[in-house]
Amino acid sequence: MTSPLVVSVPTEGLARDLQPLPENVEVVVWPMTGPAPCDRIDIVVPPYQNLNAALGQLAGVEVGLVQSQSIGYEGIAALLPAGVPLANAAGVHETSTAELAVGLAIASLRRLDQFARDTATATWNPVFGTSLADRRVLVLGWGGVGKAIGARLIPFEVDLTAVASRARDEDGVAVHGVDELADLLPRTEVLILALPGGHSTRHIIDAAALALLPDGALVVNVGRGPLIDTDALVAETASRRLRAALDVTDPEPLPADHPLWRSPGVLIAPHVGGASSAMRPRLVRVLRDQITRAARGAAPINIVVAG
Ligand SMILES: O=CC(=O)O
Repeated sequence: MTSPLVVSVPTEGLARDLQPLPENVEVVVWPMTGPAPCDRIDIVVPPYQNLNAALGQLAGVEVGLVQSQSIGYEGIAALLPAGVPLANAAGVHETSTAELAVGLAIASLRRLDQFARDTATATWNPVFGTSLADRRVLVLGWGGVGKAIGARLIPFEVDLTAVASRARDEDGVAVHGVDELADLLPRTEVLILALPGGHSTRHIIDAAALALLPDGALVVNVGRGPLIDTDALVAETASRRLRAALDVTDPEPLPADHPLWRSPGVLIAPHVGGASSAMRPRLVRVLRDQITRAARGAAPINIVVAG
């Protein structure tokens, strides 16, 4: 009998949820807070949080594939041992992140954040809100998360514009190229950012881009904090010209004394787009697929660093 395919997962719960597995697959629990339980692991699933620190534990272990639980992977290639490929969690977080993006937009437009504060003080304070219906919404980033946001926005009767790195026709959607952004921002009432992080997207929304948005526009960010020049966003929200609803900030965690916390019209979630009950079943589906492929010698999916 050939040696088993060894898969490490960070928690007992995940190991349980993966059952039943194909024959000759062995799952070991390794939270990656200490040394590996064996010398060779075919698929390593690191913990969802503190991935960067966990990757340090891979030194000296023979690893076939690291299967991250996140979609984003900026900066991770440099932390992987040479030759080890990385798969991201495409297919796991899009649903949950898109749901939060739409939720943040509605919460801000309909002043749900204000109502939460009023609830805490038993204050009856009607506000005539702005509907999501009829807004001109621009989704910047037309990958898995951006497309999931777009699909959820359609039933809200918005005027939707999709923008990605290059113009294209995708599934009947006319996607604009990012080079058209400056022309599109002046008509955008809700800007939703769903781009990956990294050098090429850093400060894609800088002071000049924010200045192109019309008065009262809302900026929603579920991508990465550094997509926006934070100082510029603080200036635009402090003056009450723009509003913002953010699941990601720069820096993270946002320090308690950061002016963004106190800017009017700013709603902040602590980077929880993917952190919901939707994650586990989708993660299990992707892991089972990855394991089944490895067990029959097929190429892995979702490879983002070739190794
Ligand atoms: O931020 C979350 C992710 O990258 O999955």
